[in-house]
Amino acid sequence: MSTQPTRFQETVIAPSILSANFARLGEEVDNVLAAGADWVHFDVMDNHYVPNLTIGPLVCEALRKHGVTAPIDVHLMVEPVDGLIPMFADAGASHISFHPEASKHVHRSVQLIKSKGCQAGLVFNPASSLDVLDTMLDEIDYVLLMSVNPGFGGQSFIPSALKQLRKVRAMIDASGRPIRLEIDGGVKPDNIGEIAKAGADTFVAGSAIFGKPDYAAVIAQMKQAVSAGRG
Ligand SMILES: O=C(CO)[C@@H](O)[C@H](O)COP(=O)(O)O
Ligand SMILES: [Co+2]
Repeated sequence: MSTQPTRFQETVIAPSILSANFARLGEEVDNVLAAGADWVHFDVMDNHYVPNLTIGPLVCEALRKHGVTAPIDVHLMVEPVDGLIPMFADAGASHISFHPEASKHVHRSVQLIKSKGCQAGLVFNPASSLDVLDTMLDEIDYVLLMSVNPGFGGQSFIPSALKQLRKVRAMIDASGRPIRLEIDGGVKPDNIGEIAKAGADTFVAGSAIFGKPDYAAVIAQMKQAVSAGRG
């Protein structure tokens, strides 16, 4: 067994609700969680940091009021970020991540997330430098690596993300801290094994899950492929 002590054994599948049917969102989230999903991935786009516009804290709050108790993983694709952090924390987010280039003061934004009792993550686009992790890895709870350019669901996985995963995996293992490594974009049953092998333990998938009629079957297939990939 080559398992490192700080690595999470528990695989997390986090369906991105961007690909869900918004006309019946509560039911979609109930169904995907009943089908074996672990977290709800909640993509927030502002038509400024990314060229698309999605959902805000009201929708997060509505899911909590609907009875969703699973972790809600808020992925902020907005600029600036600080104003929305307390709003999402108060709306029931458990995890909040942001793109470092969208914050003037990255350390302050991370502290703000933690001060609101949420897990804090930093997100990196496929072509982004990981340099900020030199100083920030000790401060955060997870790293979210994008394997597509942010803004839309249903894009194809960018293979260079595997190299980024291996780099960040090595940094996390060297840190000795229990930091989750999440991957987002183009994750499918047929590539998730390779992605797990490169070091991810937390997997966002939108179109691969919500695009299929049987959520439980896809999620089971993904978890099986992760176990095989991890070896
Ligand atoms: O953050 C994003 C896109 O910006 C993602 O969370 C996507 O929504 C994932 O969708 P798929 O690539 O799995 O369809
Ligand atoms: Co996302």
